[in-house]
Amino acid sequence: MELPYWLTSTQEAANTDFSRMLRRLPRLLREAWLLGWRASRRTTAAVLVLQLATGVASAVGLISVVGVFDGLLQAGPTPERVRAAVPSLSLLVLALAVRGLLRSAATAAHGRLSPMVYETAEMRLLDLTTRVDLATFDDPAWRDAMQRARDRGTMAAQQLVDQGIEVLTSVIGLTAAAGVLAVLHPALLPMLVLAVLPTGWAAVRAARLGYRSNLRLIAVWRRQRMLAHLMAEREPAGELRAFTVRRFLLVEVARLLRATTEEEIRVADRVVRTNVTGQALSGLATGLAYGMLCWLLWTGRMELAAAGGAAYAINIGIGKLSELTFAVNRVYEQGLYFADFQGFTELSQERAEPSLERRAPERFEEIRLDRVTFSYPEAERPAVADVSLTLRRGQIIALVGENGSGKSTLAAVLAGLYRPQQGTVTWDGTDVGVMHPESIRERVAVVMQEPTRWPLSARLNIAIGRHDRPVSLNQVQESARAGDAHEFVMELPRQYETLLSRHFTDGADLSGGQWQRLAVSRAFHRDAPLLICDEPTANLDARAEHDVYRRLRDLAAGRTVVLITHRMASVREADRIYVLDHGSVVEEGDHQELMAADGLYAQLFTLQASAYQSA
Ligand SMILES: Nc1ncnc2c1ncn2[C@@H]1O[C@H](COP(=O)(O)OP(=O)(O)OP(=O)(O)O)[C@@H](O)[C@H]1O
Repeated sequence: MELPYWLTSTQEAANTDFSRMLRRLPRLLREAWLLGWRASRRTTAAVLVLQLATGVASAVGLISVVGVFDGLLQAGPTPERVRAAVPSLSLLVLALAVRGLLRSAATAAHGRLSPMVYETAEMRLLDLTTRVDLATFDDPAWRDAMQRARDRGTMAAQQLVDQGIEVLTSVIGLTAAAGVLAVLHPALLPMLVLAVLPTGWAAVRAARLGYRSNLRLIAVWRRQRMLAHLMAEREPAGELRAFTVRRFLLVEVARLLRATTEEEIRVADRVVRTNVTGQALSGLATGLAYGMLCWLLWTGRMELAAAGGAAYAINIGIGKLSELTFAVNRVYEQGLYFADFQGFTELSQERAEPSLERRAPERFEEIRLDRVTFSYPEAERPAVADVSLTLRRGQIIALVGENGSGKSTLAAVLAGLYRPQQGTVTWDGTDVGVMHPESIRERVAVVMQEPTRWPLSARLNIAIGRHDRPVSLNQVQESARAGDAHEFVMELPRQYETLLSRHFTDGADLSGGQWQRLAVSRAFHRDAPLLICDEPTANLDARAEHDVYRRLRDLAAGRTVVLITHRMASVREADRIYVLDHGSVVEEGDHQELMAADGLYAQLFTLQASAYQSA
């Protein structure tokens, strides 16, 4: 099935090669165990010791079985043979009992460790995803990596720890079986290996096929989940029906699901074929091992007692080797996914914002942008190009321009959300590049174009603006009044304690304008020296808009306000207006100057004013 380019652009992982993976495994295992260690040292140590002890008890059991055979198949009267077998038999019973106990204890410890590893890995992932700079979120390669790490990587950390233990225990068991065989007849040893190699090969190949297929499908899954989300969520439900796009979306999802199904069927077929080949070859080699044992007996090269022990050791050895190949294969498979997790954590660490000592000043007199250029990843041209502007304390600065002219991007640079690739942003003469980015953002309050609808209570939706400070309900109410939200919040079923999410019982939802008023209240509550409002009134009715601007002007007394709006009437009173076009400032001045200049601003203003007059 043909898929669009953006669904197939995910790069194949460079490292599915088995030998390469084997070389990386020790490091991956170590990293996975480190996660366990970080989660709980005691439990990790307990799991390790108990599993090792279980392996040793199994080995003792195996050796004592050979002793039992040896005793029973000796020449001589039966009672004597039984007597000769008794010590080994007792040891066997003891070993089995101890092994049973150890295994239970190991399972219990393991049961505790596994979720702890998962928890640690998940927390690490979330810590990193919230630590990277905002621009990283616009990089599709990083998002793919994040998706892979989220989908399977965290689980893989847990599984890798589990399978690492399996590898250890089967190695101990195998060493015991191989040791016994080597003592009984060295020629039997290679037979043992031969019997398991094909299954091992098949298992590794199957794992690689699965991983590669996952890699190919990752973008398709992401897209499909996105569409499924659109079809199952409340917010788009109205538009989906209004535009009757149901069928269109269903066809699109069906197309993606078909691509996934076809790929999975294709892989399943190849995996089955691989496994059948592996098992057939292993069966053949096992037959050869037993054939060789018969030949050794037949030609008198081996005693019957030894042959009995050897047959048992071969049986156990093949079992252990199969366990080992299975465990190594699982380690390999999970290693591939865990490598995604590791890769993602490394990538995110590289993209993490610098942790600088110097903090932004509490207040500023002047913020200056000097020839600032910012481009989004993979964009052909900059969203903000060579922009210089100055904001002074107490000023209201307006950014105007047509859609896509770069206003929001410029605001994000001012808010410290994006770092420009060229040019400088200075606060009272100090380059913000040398200050801790979070300390800049602490001094900024932003009303986003699409404010986040936090699934929290109305009170927290406002208080989250300064969640680090304890606040009284009175203070929250004051901010709500400033943002014109108090009245409607008081009409909610539980007033300030009403949960604002329809996804939970008794949760309430708000209108677009009410959400926007909450966002404005949140920004007021933040009480920062720089307030950036990206179309704060787009959803507000005329009275609310008038009130918000009046308050903004009051607020600007000791602060600086950057205002982005398409409502030209609201811009008139700004101290300075910058007009953007294709990312560049094409005009600047106050309203009178810009009207006199008769450029883009005058055009936009006259257009809107005449629309109102003729209405
Ligand atoms: N996250 C992003 N990743 C890539 N390109 C982006 C991103 N956001 C915006 N752009 C591009 O950057 C340019 C400027 O966008 P921006 O949102 O800053 O414009 P704007 O003036 O705020 O527009 P509007 O008036 O529609 O809000 C546009 O060409 C847009 O396509």
